[in-house]
Amino acid sequence: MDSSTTTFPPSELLELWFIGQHETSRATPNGPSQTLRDAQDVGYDMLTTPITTASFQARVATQVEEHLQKLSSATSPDAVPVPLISPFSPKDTELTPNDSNSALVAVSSPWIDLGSTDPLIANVSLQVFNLEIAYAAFCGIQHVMLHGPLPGSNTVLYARAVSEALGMGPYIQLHILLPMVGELEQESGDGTHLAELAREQDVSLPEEDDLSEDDFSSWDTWDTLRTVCDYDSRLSIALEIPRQLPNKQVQSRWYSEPVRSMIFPHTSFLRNAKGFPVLHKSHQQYLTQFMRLRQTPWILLADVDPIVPRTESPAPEPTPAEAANLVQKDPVPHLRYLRHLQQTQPPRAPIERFGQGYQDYMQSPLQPLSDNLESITYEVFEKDPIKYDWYERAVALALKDLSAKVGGKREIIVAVVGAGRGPLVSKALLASRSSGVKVKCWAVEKNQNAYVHLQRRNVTDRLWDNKVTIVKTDMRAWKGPVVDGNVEKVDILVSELLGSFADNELSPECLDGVQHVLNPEHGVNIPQSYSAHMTPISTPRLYHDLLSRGGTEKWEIPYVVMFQQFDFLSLQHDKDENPLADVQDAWVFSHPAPTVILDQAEARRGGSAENGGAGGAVGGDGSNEHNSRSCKVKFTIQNHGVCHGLAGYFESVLYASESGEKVELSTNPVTMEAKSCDMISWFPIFFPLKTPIHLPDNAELEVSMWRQTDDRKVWYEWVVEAFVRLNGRKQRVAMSELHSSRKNGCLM
Ligand SMILES: C[S@@+](CC[C@H](N)C(=O)[O-])C[C@H]1O[C@@H](n2cnc3c(N)ncnc32)[C@H](O)[C@@H]1O
Repeated sequence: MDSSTTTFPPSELLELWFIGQHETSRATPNGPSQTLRDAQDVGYDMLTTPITTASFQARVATQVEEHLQKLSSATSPDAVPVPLISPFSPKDTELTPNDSNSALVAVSSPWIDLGSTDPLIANVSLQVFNLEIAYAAFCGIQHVMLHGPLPGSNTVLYARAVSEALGMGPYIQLHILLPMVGELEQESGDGTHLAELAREQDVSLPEEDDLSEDDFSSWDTWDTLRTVCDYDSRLSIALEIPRQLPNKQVQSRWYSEPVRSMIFPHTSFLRNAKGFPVLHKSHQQYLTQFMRLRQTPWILLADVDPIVPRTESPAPEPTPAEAANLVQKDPVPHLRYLRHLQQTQPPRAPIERFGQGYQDYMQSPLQPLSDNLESITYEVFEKDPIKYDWYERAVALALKDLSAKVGGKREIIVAVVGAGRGPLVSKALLASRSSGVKVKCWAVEKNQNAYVHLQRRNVTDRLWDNKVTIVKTDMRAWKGPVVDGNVEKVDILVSELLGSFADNELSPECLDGVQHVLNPEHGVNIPQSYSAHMTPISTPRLYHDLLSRGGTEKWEIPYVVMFQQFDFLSLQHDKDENPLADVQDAWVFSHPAPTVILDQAEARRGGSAENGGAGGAVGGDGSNEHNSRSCKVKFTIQNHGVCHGLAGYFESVLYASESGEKVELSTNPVTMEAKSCDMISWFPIFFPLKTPIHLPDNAELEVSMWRQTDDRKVWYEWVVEAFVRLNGRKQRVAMSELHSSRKNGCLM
């Protein structure tokens, strides 16, 4: 069990939506602070404001035009110095240092072209941009929004400028304004755009191949930017939401990225029957998804309901007719609508409520074998609404099958090994009651603190009625149940030693060690089997999180994490053609293990086995080598993307009855709904990659993974390779290093 190594999940947080207003051509005649107050008066939380004025724009354009004229009459272009943009004068900017600036997003001039292929335009744009960033930082502005590179411009050049700006203002966060697909829907603003002044010979026409833009082109731009800026946490996205949302794959790709604000231009709204602005259902759902993130993006309403400045002198008393009209006319219907959406958000699923605060938070997996869990940790597990009921169903089925085999009169011996605080003991007793099959119950636990709890419960819990035998021991050292002075065999061995990747809490090693107590003829393990599964994912957020941590060990550890802001890279489709992750099988463990296998393992201990005395492949005698596993699995990557690691899941057959009924658990996103919907005990596991792998469209990804053991501990190793098919030949385009958690292995 693995969902939490800490204490209680934090209580449900109040959903806070920060909603602001953005105008592509905002004028702030009374200064941005006053416009902000006007906006706050009508219910906005924040506002965007330009850093410079229209007069500054005109000054720069004139300077460039004059320079171009000089060039045209010059004998040599080298003889004309580049135009230098002088520092701002008060008429160039309305921004001033102010306490309220924290509620402002300053907008860098949309009329510059940092990635221009004309060196003159790129140079002047960079001067303007640097002046703006420096001045915004001086004024105490923390957030600057910047239009993404123009189509056809040099994205790397643009990214270079952005990277420099991040170095200039250590407290400034840059939000790059990007469309989800294609081009921005909002207006580009008035006045001369510097791109218009680019010289023909320097404007490179896109090559034939570049014209085939796809739905991921805007995301590609972002990917270049953040790669050049080395995943800087101060670089994020201001994502414009178009009237028509792109396909689900594009939606989920943006969802996995650091979207700091979602911009809804007026074109993204529809009108309802009463003429009020509303968002389409698909937009509402997409917004809800984002507003469930741990760090919710801001919402910016663009070019809707202009902010009307408050007049200094009070307006004359309105006539009754005017007053009625005023009441009816809402000055901010778009904002009102979003507040309504905020108040009517659908309830969260159980796993979301349970995991609130833990989304995308990487934890080291539990090691219940080598560590003793706290009561509070057990208490969190015990809240699972599914797991325990499924165990009860499984035990009931097994009891019926066994009682048919051994005859109805005999009491069935049930042992819960690793009993914790005893919830599975209760479930076994309830299963006995519901199936009418009598049981004798043992609870085995090595945690001495939980042992006290079990003893007390035996006396106080009416269901237990002092009839459960509590044994404090490591299950591997247990001799078995003693009945009337004789050591008997167990009929049903119930355990829950599963980790996020099935076997990562050493269930196989523990269950092998206790198998000698199980009846060799008909003894049943619950669970009967468990398997590990995986799929490649893109998770810039977790990658960035690891990047910001010290040391290099961090890349060699699998983490338990409730994924939220991520994207599946390999997809299949369900019967309704909805995209679904392609999650593949790694390996499986079944219990009881064949006796010959355990006998051979025992014989290898101490290097004594004939023909096997050479020891284990990766150290030790090889006495646990039967529990090593390996796999090589292949995935197809439909849409290009970046692989940051592998998401791991598990499935388990608790019991498959003789009548064909199966009780199963699953965290695999493909099967969990059918097998154990709403189960919350386990979060998935994440195997990170130190170097993200860029994957082209239709790439083939191959994952090699090992479960290794040297008789003292167990660890995982993983390698990822990417291939493309060129002229029918498979060619490798990228490969990760061999990752290994050997230094952080699970102690046996
Ligand atoms: C994940 S907890 C499950 C507890 C409880 N059965 C439940 O489902 O809530 C696993 C329990 O197994 C115990 N455990 C792990 N390895 C053990 C071993 N080798 N012998 C005895 N107990 C063990 C741990 O101390 C822990 O209480």
